Amino acid sequence: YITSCLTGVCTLVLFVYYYWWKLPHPRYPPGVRGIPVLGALPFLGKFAHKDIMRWSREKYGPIMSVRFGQKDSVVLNDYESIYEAMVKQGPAFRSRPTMKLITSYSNGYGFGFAEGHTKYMELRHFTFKILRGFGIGGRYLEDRISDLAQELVQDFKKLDGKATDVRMIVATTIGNVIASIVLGKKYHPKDKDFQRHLQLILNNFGNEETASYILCMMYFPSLRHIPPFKNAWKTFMDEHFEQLGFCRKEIEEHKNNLNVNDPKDFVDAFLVEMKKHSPEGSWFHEESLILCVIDLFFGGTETSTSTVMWAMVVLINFPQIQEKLHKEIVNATGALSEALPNLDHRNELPLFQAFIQELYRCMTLAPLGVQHQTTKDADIGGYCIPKDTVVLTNIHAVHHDPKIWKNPSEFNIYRHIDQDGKFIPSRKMIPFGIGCRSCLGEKLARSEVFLLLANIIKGFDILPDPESKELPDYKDGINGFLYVPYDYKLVAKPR
Ligand code: HEM
Repeated sequence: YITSCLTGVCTLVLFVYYYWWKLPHPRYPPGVRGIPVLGALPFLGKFAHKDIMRWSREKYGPIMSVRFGQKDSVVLNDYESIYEAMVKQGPAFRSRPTMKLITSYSNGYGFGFAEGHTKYMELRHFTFKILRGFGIGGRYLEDRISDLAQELVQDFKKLDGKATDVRMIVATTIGNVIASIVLGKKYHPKDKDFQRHLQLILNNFGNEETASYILCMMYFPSLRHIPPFKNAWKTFMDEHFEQLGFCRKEIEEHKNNLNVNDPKDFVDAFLVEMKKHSPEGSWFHEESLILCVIDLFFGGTETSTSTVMWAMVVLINFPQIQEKLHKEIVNATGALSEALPNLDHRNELPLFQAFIQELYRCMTLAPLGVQHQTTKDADIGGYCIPKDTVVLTNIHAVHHDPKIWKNPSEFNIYRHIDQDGKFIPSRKMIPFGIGCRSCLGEKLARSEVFLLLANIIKGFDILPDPESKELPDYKDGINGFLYVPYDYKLVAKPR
């Protein structure tokens, strides 16, 4: 009896050792393994990126491992290691892990969570080219954004100085920028289907409770069978299938009206491209297209909306900065309200450019980026990261690295201004990621944020809600998949 007990205990110990303590490779990066089943999760607070940054600085170095649940992951915590992995060794780091939560509605298609195989890279390359052809970062697109910025200014005027939560107003403008590029149309702000579509996009990650359930189920998909996760899972799926329906309807209309010699938007261009490929040999087929459309809306709406919402939180908290930015924009573009700021004014707006760069730095929107996965064994910094390892980029840590930024937690636009008053762009600012899977919408987002904010700051004094006892918090926000500000109201007083 004793012998069989001992054998049982030994087997159990060996089993635990094998699954728990054995490193994936003898040269695997050191780090936090936490406790069985949950891994390091119980040791992570609301801001996981800050905890990991602290561990990496105090003990493990920039390339460290963290076990999330039962999954071994590597987190890169400085610019050098991220550059080495994502740019220099890009092909080895270009895949994404498969997540049941996502594949249950996407079948693996779309941009953000697709594996990094050749068919996907071909689609990514095509999208970059098409989006540029339709003017991303160029004049044509700038005109569309400027028109929408003017509408936003009119919407702000209609508020008549009343304290309002403007998130949906900003999201409608930004959603319409995506709609004009992807679907070649602009929706009426009161269009019920469009409002519902936007609301669903903003719902997923903007609500703290939903965000925490979704994050848990990313690591523990089995939780979906247990309440309250079961309900959150069902809502998440129902809402995504509803989105699929919205996009399918738009694509049907495009199919009926397609002129192959004159593609007018992303969907048209994709439909034309589909004719050149077999559905089996490529990702150019209808199911893939629907998911691409959804991902462009998802990737492009909440991100830019939240950046503009963060900017206004900062303007309210720092009225002196707001005044300086207003003066600089008026000096560069002329006092008349009809004289619109445009992208060519950039060089004359060093403080405004510094403000935006500081915003991207302090309020890093995707603090841990989007998960990557290795496609083969890779070597960085003397460590081995085996094939199929999940790799995260701690963008927050790069943006708060004291070796690059003095007093990194302080919001200070002057750190980006040189002695001659000129703006200093920094390649160590990586809010959109870098390399093989960097943001497809970077140029679009940069143009949007610049033009919308320049128009707002030129036309309005952004003030706090007089009824609220506290100013909206610029040092704390909702941290789900994205880091976004808490809901707040503001007064937009016309200048
Ligand atoms: C301020 C706004 C934005 C920020 C901060 C942002 C940030 C990011 C980041 C950090 C990534 C992951 C990079 C990586 O994995 O290495 C990403 C990916 C992506 N973004 Fe953005 N983004 C923004 C706006 C946009 C816009 C406007 C669009 C759409 C037009 C967009 C579409 C995408 C797509 C499709 C991907 C996935 C690319 C891939 O996996 O190949 N994003 N973004």
